[in-house]
Amino acid sequence: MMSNNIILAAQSLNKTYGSFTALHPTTLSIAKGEILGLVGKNGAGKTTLLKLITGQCLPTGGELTLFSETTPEGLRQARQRMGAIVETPCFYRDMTARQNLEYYRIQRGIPGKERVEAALHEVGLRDTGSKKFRDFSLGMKQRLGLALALMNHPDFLVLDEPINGLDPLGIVEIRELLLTLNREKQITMLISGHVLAEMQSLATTYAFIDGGRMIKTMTARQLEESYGHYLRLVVDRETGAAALLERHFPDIRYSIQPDKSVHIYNLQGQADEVTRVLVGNHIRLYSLENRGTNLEDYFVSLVGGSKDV
Ligand SMILES: Nc1ncnc2c1ncn2[C@@H]1O[C@H](COP(=O)(O)OP(=O)(O)OP(=O)(O)O)[C@@H](O)[C@H]1O
Repeated sequence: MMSNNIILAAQSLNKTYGSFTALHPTTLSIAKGEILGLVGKNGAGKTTLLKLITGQCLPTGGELTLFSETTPEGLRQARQRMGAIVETPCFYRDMTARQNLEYYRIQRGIPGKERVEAALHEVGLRDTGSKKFRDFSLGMKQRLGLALALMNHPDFLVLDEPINGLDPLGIVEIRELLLTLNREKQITMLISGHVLAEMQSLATTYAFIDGGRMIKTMTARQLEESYGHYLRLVVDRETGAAALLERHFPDIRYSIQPDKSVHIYNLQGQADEVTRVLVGNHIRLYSLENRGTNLEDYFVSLVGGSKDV
C-alpha cells in the first residue's frame, strides 16, 4: 500500500516511437509538498516524461501511480487534481487574459465564473484590463498559462519549462510566484527546465535526465554540497567567528579547515551580510571569496557535452 504522502510514482515507465527510445525505463517518485526540478538538455526526454504523466501520450511500458491510483479510470480521476502546462496553451491573440480564461473555463466545464478572477489574482494578472494577449510580455504569457493550470484548484502542478526565455526579472517573479503557491497552497510541483541555475532556489529535489535516461536524482541540499560551491573566509579568530556566525545564521553549514580557513556551504548569496556581522563584531577579516565550480559546469559534468543544444 502506497503512502498518501506520495503524489506520483513511476516504475520503469518508458516510451518508444518505433525503434527510437524517447524515454528509457524510468523510476521516480514525488512526495507531497516537493518541487521536483526535472533538468535536461533539449531533446533529453523531459516533455515525453511530462506527457506520460499528464496523459497526453501513452507509455510503451511500466507503471504510473498518481494519488495512489494506477488503473486507467483511477488515473483519469487523479488527473482532475492536477494542473499542467505542457506545450504552450493556445491562447487567442485578440482576447484579453479574462476572456481567454473564461473561454477555457467553459471548454473544460469548470464550474464557477469566479474561478477566472481567482486564478488571475493568484498569478498577478488581475489588472491587465483590456490589454490583448498579443500585447503581453513573455512573462505575462507564462503567468496566464499558469492561471489556466490553476483554475481547477490543483494539488499537483506539472509545468514544462515555465522559466524558459524569461529575462532575469521575469525569472525571479515566476520563481516567487511558484514558491508562494507551493508554500501557501501546499501545491506539489514537477517543473522541467534546461538551465540548472534557473531552478536553484526553487526545486527541493532534482532529477537529471539525458538521452532519455534518468541519470541522477538528488535533494537541493545534496546538490549544494556535491557541486562544491562555498564561501572561504580567512579571519583572525576562526572559532570565535564561527560561533558568531552560528548565532546570526542559525541554518549555517560550515567547517573549519586545517589551514584555519572557514568554509561556508550555504550562504553564497549573503556574503555581504556575513562580512557585516564579522566586521561589526571586531573579527578581522583577511579574505572572503566565492569558490568552487559553477553550477552549469557541474551540470555538464553530470550529463556531458555542451551546456545546451
Ligand atoms: N511523436 C514523436 N515521434 C518520434 N520522436 C519523438 C516524438 N516526440 C518526441 N520525440 C523524440 O523524443 C526525444 C525526446 O523529446 P522530448 O520532447 O521529450 O525532449 P525534451 O527534453 O522535452 O526537449 P525540449 O526541451 O526540446 O522539449 C527527442 O529526440 C524527440 O525528437
